[in-house]
Order: sequence, then structure tokens, then C-alpha cells
Amino acid sequence: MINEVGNPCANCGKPAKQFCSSCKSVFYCSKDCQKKGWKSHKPHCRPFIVQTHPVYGRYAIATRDIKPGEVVLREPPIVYGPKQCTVPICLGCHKRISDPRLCKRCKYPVCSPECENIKHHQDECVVLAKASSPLTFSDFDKVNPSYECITPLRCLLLKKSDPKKWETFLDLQSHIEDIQDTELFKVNQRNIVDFIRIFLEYEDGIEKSDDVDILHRICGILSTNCFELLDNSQRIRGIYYSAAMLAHNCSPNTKHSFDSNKNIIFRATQGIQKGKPLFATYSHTLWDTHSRRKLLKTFKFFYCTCKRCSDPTELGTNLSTLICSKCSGEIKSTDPLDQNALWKCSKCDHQLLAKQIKWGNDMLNEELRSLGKLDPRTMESFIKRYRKALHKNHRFNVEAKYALVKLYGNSPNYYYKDLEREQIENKVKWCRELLCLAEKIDPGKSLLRGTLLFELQAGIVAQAKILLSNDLITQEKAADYMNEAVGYLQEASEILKHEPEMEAGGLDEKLKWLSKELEI
Ligand SMILES: C[S@@+](CC[C@H](N)C(=O)[O-])C[C@H]1O[C@@H](n2cnc3c(N)ncnc32)[C@H](O)[C@@H]1O
Repeated sequence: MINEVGNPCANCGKPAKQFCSSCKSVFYCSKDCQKKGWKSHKPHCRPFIVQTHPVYGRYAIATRDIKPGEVVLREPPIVYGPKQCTVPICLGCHKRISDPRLCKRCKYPVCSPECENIKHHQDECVVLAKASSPLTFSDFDKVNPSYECITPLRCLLLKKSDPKKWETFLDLQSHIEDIQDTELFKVNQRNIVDFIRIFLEYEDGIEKSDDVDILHRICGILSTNCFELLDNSQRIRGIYYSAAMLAHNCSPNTKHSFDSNKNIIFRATQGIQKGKPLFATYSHTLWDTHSRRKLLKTFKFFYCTCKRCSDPTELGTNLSTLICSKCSGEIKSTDPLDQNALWKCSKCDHQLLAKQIKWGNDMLNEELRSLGKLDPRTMESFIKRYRKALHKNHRFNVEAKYALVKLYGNSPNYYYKDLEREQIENKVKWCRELLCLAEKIDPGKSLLRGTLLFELQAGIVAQAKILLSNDLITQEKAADYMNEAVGYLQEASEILKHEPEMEAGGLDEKLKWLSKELEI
């Protein structure tokens, strides 16, 4: 494995060219140094093994106690490429295209001659160039279905170009038997399988004798196992073999990020005891149970039954809880693992059908999506409008509050100097509320906690400033505010220091900018 970023040898400190092949987290300049370094590296080497579980299938369990923040896995992708639904992007660097330059051979958009000649575009270019009629790329802001075939094609082309990677890819779970009668299957048939076989007339490497089209298997593997990453600010997808072995939990104990070489890096967010599973989350931690389970069923082909999903209170967060219109009690599902179960008030006899809840949630979801994310007034009035119908921690309230917390103080027209006292106080209040929630569903060194702690400390400093300048607190009290903020800042920096945008000096930049903004 080649170390392209120039990390020093873990044994002698000289420039190193190789990774430890097991954990890919430390670097060596030679086999000799790796041998010498093994004794000290062994206790830190990849700390999990893959076993089989009756419910999860293959899953990763810790082979020793793992500390919060520890790197548990670093690995390069087997393959990466555009997401299934994407606007036209460059097939070389995956940047969004504004200037419609097309590849000379295949006529797909590329942003430069370098991108046209980039290695990963060469094989696909030959296949795409065979299209029976020319493709058109005119609207660069609209999702373009001719991109749906690109990543599956890149996977299929591994069969010839890199048989070892192909075998590794095929070893991943496809859920082919679960996909066959779904809407997703029909979409894949039309936009990917027929597109490649009929429109591009590509049959090479596709065995006619296979009971299920290999292209459907590839689509299944992509859906079940892919990770989303950013390439030149564009969301793309990648397949990582070992990372795919982590089972899902709606309250995970790991988080992941990517480095500039598209390596995935998993870190423990909490201590994980030897023998316990390493859990990733395949869904959105702040979503309610019904939405998370629906997403997991549609794209990962299983219903989650974790502790959080089984608990009507969602581990005491109330992310799914409604307020009773009759008595202001709390309305929760009588069985969250049964999507048709009744919802009942905890105080009176009021009850609602599952389909009424679903209808209400769909309506609220649509309303929230339609609000201008950059206009906080619409989100503030959303929170006020539904305060008698949704628990303060209901998923839609949480989504609106989280968006506002990130917007206040950080966006044009809403920098701290532009905010009213009430807005700053709301930011602090919501950060505290959301942190209590994060403590229950994504504790420890999670990205959610890091982000909230960072926003909280900035909000507290802004609050102290505005209160002091209006003579509403003493200098001493202001110092107490600042001390509290420093504690949160230290913890936030510790959590966020490995996030890609923070690592390359981003955290220092952010702090400098913030100090200037708050004039401290
Ligand atoms: C990324 S793969 C994980 C590796 C997979 N278990 C295997 O054997 O290859 C995702 C699949 O693992 C299974 N899985 C992961 N977490 C699960 C969970 N919490 N409950 C049930 N199935 C789970 C599901 O079949 C899911 O589609």
C-alpha cells in the first residue's frame, strides 16, 4: 500500500512509503522498520475482527478495549463515482460543471484535458463512446439519468482491469433476493441495466448464464454498502470493504470521515469494550424512528430493531413524540417496531391511527423542506406554530433548531453583530437542549456533540457581550460566562480536530474569525 501523503516512518521517522497492511494507520519506510516497529504497534493495530451474527450477518467486534477518539480503521476505496441521482459532474474530478466542455470520445462532461485523460475515466470512456445515439447535457442544474450507470459501470469494469478488487467487491452483500420486487429494481432495470446493455450495447463481462443480471447485483452491493463522500465539494459514493462490515445502530459508537486521498477513517466516539460490536449509523441520527426505519428498509433492506428503535421515547429523547390536543399529554407509538401500531396519549384515552401520524409527518416534512433554509424567520415561526402539537424535541423541531443554531452567527446578515439578544439567547438555549439529546443518542466524541459544543461556546460569548454592553450583567458574571465557554471550546476542538475541514488549519481559521467577529 503506498503512502501518498508523506507520513514519517513510525520506527525511524524517515519519509515512509508503506502502510501497515492490516490497519493502514501507521507508516513504515521498509520491511525491516515494520518488523522492528511491530512490538509497539501491535496493541494499536486494527482493533476488531469480523464475525457472523444471526441478525446483522457479518459484523465487526472489538478485539481489545478501544478508547474514545481512537482510529479503528483507515482504508482506501475499492471504487468510487457519481451518486445514482446527480446533476452532471466532471467524470474526472467530479466537480460540478458550469462550462459545458465534453470529452472528445464519449461526449460526457469533463472539466479539462487532464480530467479527460484521468486513469479512472479511460475504460468507461470506451464503453460510453459506443452510445447508439448521442447524449445531450444541456441543463447543468438538473439531475441527469445518464449518470446513473457510471458507478455501476466502473464496478463492472473492475472484472477485467483489476480482478482482485472485483472479487473483493463481489464478496459484499447485495440483498439481490430482497430487491427483486421493489420499485428500486424497476428503476435500476430501466436506468442502469437497459442503459448499459441496450443503449451502450455493452455485453463484455456480463455472463448470460447468470440467474440474476450481474448489473442488478452490482446495484444491490452499491446500495447496501456505499458511503457518501465529498470530492471537490460534490457528493459522490464510494465502496470500502472493511468499513462495510460495521453493523448499523441508530445510536452508534463510531463516526467516520475521509482524508484527501478518499481513504475512509473510522474513530470510536465512545469507549468500546473488548468483545462488543463496533456500530456505524447508516441513517440520520436526528431523524425519528419511523423515518430512519423506512430509509433503512428501502436502501439497506432491513428493519432496525436496536434499543432506540424499540423504545417509544427513543432513549428518552422524544424525537417521535407528539403533544395531545385534548390534554397536552404525550402521544407515542404503542409499538415502534410495528409501523401499523396505534399511537396513544400517556394521560388521557386519546389515540391516533398510524396512518394519521404518517400523514401528519409527511405534511410537516414537506412544509419544513419548503422553508428557505437561509431565512431563519420562517424556521422560527415553524417552531412557534407547532409548539402545541410537537414535543420540543420532536424530529422536525430538532431539525429546525439545529439549522438555526448553525445559521445564527455564521451566515451573512446573521453574524453575531446582526443578531438580536433574543436570537442569541435562543441559540444558546437550543444548543443546550440539543446537547442533552446528543448525550442520549450520539454521545462522546461524536460530530454532533463537537458541532454543538462549538456553537454553544460562541453563543455564550456573544450572549455575555450583549448582556455586558447593556449593563445587564457585571464584569465578574461576564467572566463566568467566558470560563464556561472556554471549557466547551476545549472539548469541541478536541472532538473536531480530525474533521477534514478543521484539520488543514480550518479550526484555527474558524477560531480567529470567531474572535474577530466577537471582538475578544
Ligand atoms: C453494509 S452491510 C454490513 C455487512 C453485512 N452484514 C455482510 O454480511 O456483508 C449492511 C447489511 O448488514 C445487515 N445489517 C447491518 N446492521 C444491521 C442491523 N442493525 N440489523 C439488521 N441487519 C443489519 C443488513 O442486511 C444490511 O443490509
